[in-house]
Amino acid sequence: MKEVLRIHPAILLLAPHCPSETCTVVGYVVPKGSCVFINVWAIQRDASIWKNPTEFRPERFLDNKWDYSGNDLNYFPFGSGRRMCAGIAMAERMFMYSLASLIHSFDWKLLEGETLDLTEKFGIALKKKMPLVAIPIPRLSNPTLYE
Ligand code: HEM
Repeated sequence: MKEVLRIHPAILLLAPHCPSETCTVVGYVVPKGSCVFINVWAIQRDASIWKNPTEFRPERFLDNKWDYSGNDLNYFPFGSGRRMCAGIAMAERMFMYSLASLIHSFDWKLLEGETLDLTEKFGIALKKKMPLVAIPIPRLSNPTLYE
C-alpha cells in the first residue's frame, strides 16, 4: 500500500491550501491568500530522495523509515499538518482488507494477449488511463464460501 501510494498517489496535488499569513518557504515568499498546490506526485518520485523512483519496489518500505504521519515531507500521500487526511486509519484498513480478500479468494489473469498498462491519467484524483480488465478465477475449495 505504501509503495502504491508513493508511485501513484491518489490525490496527486493534495487539497489546495491557503496561507493565512505571508510566509517564506525555502527562500520563496508565499503571499497570504495564495492558492497553494503541493505536487506530492513529483516529490515522491524525486530521484535525489528515492532510488530508482519509477520502479515499483515495495521492499523499500521494509525498514519502516516512511509512514503516513505527514512528518516527513518526502513521503506524505495523505497530506501533512492540520488539514491532513482524517481517514487514514479507515483507508488503510479498507485498502488492505479489500486487496487481501481479492487475492485470497481469486487468482487473477489478464485477457489473452493483453499486457498491464500502468499509464496514468492526471486529474483531481489520479486514475489509470486504460481501465484494468482482469479475470478472476475462483481458488477457494468450497463454492459456498463465495455466497
Ligand atoms: C487511500 C485513501 C485516501 C487517500 C490517499 C486520502 C488522501 C487525502 C489527502 C491527500 C487529503 C488532503 C490533505 C492535505 O491537503 O494536506 C485528504 C483529506 C481528507 N480526507 Fe482523505 N484520503 C483517503 C481516504 C479517506 C477516507 C477513507 C476518509 C474518511 C473516512 C478520508 C477523509 C478525509 C477528510 C475528512 C479530509 C479533509 C481533512 C481536512 O481538510 O481537515 N480520506 N485525504
